[in-house]
Order: sequence, then structure tokens, then C-alpha cells
Amino acid sequence: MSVTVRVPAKVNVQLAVGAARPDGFHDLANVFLAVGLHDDVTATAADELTLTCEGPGADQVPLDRTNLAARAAIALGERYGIEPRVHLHIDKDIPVAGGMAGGSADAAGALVACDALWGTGATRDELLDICAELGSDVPFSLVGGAALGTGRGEKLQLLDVGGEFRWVFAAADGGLSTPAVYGEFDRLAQGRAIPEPEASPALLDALRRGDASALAATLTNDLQPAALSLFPALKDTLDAGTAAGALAGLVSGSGPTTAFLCADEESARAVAAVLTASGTCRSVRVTTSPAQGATVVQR
Ligand SMILES: C[C@@](CO)(OP(=O)(O)O)[C@H](O)COP(=O)(O)OP(=O)(O)OC[C@H]1O[C@@H](n2ccc(N)nc2=O)[C@H](O)[C@@H]1O
Ligand SMILES: Nc1ncnc2c1ncn2[C@@H]1O[C@H](COP(=O)(O)OP(=O)(O)O)[C@@H](O)[C@H]1O
Repeated sequence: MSVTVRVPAKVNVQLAVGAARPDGFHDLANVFLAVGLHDDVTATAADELTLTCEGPGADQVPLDRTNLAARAAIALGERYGIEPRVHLHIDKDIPVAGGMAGGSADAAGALVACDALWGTGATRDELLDICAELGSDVPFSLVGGAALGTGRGEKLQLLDVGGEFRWVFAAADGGLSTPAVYGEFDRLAQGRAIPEPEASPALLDALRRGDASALAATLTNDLQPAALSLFPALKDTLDAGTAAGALAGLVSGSGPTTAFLCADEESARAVAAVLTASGTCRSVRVTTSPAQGATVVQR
């Protein structure tokens, strides 16, 4: 018996980062938006825990117990006294180490797939607890849509989105490590007072109204200077996308994927064509948001 779960990538339309906490994490006001790029995770009953992965960047995904999908299966099994005898297959379409929460998506997908396979009877809150143990972004991958993440990003408040937004994503040649980008944020912040992170009322209002121009005017990412400092060529991609007519461009989370918000489908196609021809990125995708969270698509 097999269960397949589809899980979305995310973009952070606001990522306000506070000072480093004693535990090494940073308090955030993290406005997540799920976007229509997905990984599919299939869980199949097996003799032991095994993993396979296919798709772009699959060679950079660990296939041992450090894989976030494997960790999710182990964590669920431990909680409910079940041996994780399962084969997990990840069909990957979310850029690896790209700041789009691909690993978190796979963790949420594996959790929901194993939960369905094993019939644990876990409540959604119990699943969300396990998600938060696995990583700061994992709870959002489970719920999808749009949400404000506070704490280290794991405490979620669902947000209303009043319309569909058009995005172009440019995957970079290479990846960025999330801890390295937060470390660079700390280095750049030395000697500066860091304000408490707060969600922008204007941005939440733009989301609620589905107003792309207003959202474009309020997009912010406090990790962007750190990502650009570690990966300066991203500036060329951002310049190419905005010159091509995007309403705004920003680094997605810790990067190095760049995200371009566009007025409509036609503009998104034009921006994608210019980015593809620019030679400033590895691949380009056009998609929409919001997208739904982890969903069983086959069983
Ligand atoms: C930056 C963001 C924005 O959504 O995602 P990505 O863009 O990388 O996908 C997140 O904050 C990443 O969340 P996630 O990738 O789940 O991070 P975790 O596994 O919990 O933590 C990895 C490391 O990132 C740093 N970290 C993470 C979250 C946070 N609020 N403060 C931190 O300082 C810590 O160094 C931590 O050890
Ligand atoms: N299922 C997974 N998919 C992708 N990466 C994973 C997975 N499990 C563990 N990793 C590790 O996590 C790192 C971060 O990957 P990813 O989650 O795709 O990026 P980001 O944190 O930038 O959103 C990768 O370099 C990889 O070593």
C-alpha cells in the first residue's frame, strides 16, 4: 500500500529578523506564502526505512536518516510506537537549498503520508507539534496558504489572501546554507540595534485585498543583504527581472532563489523569457500563489 502527498514550496513576502537568541535562533515576523511548485512524497510499506529521490538537484539530497523526510517518519513512529518500516520516494521539483523550504516540504509530506499509511489517528495539532520539532519552516509546509510565523517561524497564524498572485522564480547556480545566511546577518548587524520583528500592517492588508501592486511595494526580506553578501551575483538576477517589468524582485528566504512578483500572466511570461535569456540564473519557473498545504493526492 502507498500514499502520495503533494507539498508546496514557499516564498517569504516579509521576513523580519530580530537579534540572535541565546539558543542561536532568531525571532521572526515571517509572512509565508505557499506557491505552486511542489514536491510529491510517496510512502510505501517496506521492510526497513529507505529513501529515493528524483528530479532537479536530487544528487544533493541526502538519502540517509539525515533527510528531513526520513526524520519525519522516525519522529512520527517514535511518538506512536511504530517501527518506521517504510520506503519514502521524493519526486522533487522545489529547488534544493534554494530558500523555498524544499526539505521542510518533504518533512511535512512524509509526515502526512506515513500518518495515513499507519493510521495513527494523530490530530492536526499533534502533527504540527512534530513539524515544529523537525524545523522552523515545517509547520507552514503542512498548512500552506498564507500565514504569519512568529517565534522562530513555527508559531502560525493563518492569513486571508484575497486573490491570486503571479510569480516568477529564478533558481540560482548553487545553493546557500540557511545557518550561514543567518550567521552573515549577525555579522552585518554587529554594532547596530536590531528592532523587534513585526508584521507590516500594509503588507497584510495588500495580501487580504489580493492587490499585487500594493504587495510589491511592501515586500521585504531582512536576510537579503546577507544572501547578497554571500552570493553577490544575485544582484544581476534581481536587476534583470525588475528591468524586464516585474513589479518587484527579492531573494526568497535565505536564498539564493530570487522571486519576482508580476502584475499578470502576460507580464510574468515576459519576465521569465528575459530572465532565461539573461544567463544570470540556472532555471526559471512561472507560477501562482497561494497554494494549498500538504495534501494526499493518491492512496
Ligand atoms: C530562512 C527561512 C525563512 O522561512 O527559510 P529558508 O529560506 O532557509 O527556506 C527559515 O527561517 C529557516 O527555517 P528552517 O530551514 O526550517 O530552519 P531550521 O532547520 O529550524 O534551522 C536551521 C538553522 O537556521 C537558523 N535559524 C533558523 C530559524 C530561525 N528563526 N532563526 C535561525 O537563526 C539557525 O542557525 C538554525 O540552526
Ligand atoms: N528532503 C530534503 N530535500 C532537500 N534537502 C534536504 C532534504 N533533507 C535534508 N536536506 C538538506 O537540507 C539542506 C537545505 O535544503 P532545502 O530545504 O532544500 O533548502 P532551504 O533550507 O534553503 O529551503 C540541503 O542542502 C540538504 O543537505
